[in-house]
Amino acid sequence: MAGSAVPRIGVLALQGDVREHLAVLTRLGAAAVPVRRPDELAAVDGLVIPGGESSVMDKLTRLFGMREPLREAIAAGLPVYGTCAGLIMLADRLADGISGQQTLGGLDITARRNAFGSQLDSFETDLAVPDLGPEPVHAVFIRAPLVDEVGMGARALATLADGRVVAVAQGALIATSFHPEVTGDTRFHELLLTRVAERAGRTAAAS
Ligand SMILES: NC(=O)CC[C@H](N)C(=O)O
Repeated sequence: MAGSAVPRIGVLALQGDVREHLAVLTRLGAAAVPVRRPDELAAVDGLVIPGGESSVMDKLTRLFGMREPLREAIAAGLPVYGTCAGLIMLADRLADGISGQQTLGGLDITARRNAFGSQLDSFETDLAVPDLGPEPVHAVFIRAPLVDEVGMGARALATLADGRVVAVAQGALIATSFHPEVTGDTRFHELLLTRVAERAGRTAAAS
């Protein structure tokens, strides 16, 4: 955050619902900017990877020379929040990616794309998310992935009534199968800003 009180938060803007995230982050008082290039990534204190189509996002991150900078930023502890396709991009393992599809990794989870099938493409439900307080989160799922397996490094933040995991966290990384940016509930984005503030505090203390 380089001495400034206003965190600069990027939204990976290669593909997907970028504008909605920029709007939520701006509402929360962050300087919200689209990120397409390595120099833009280097200038942010936190990042959102939006929903969209993960196989296309994967191809574009490689085409735009963003794959390695993103992997390095994640490894260096950049706070990142991934929604839907963004969750898939942050997963260390993919259960059923299309041929050649890669992820950035960072979360010790196995993600399964389009896990609800064509019968149940999109649905909404209220979810308990204890980390965000007693009020449930109204979760909108759109051709959503599931977290098939949560490894030792990651932690489930929310599950469906049947126990399937739909939100996870690990260090400075947060990911949800669903789309809080379309409901007006800003608590997951606030959690990202908390991770950013925590990291800024640690950096200041170390210098
Ligand atoms: N809303 C979304 O981000 C859908 C994700 C998409 N089904 C994928 O596999 O990447």
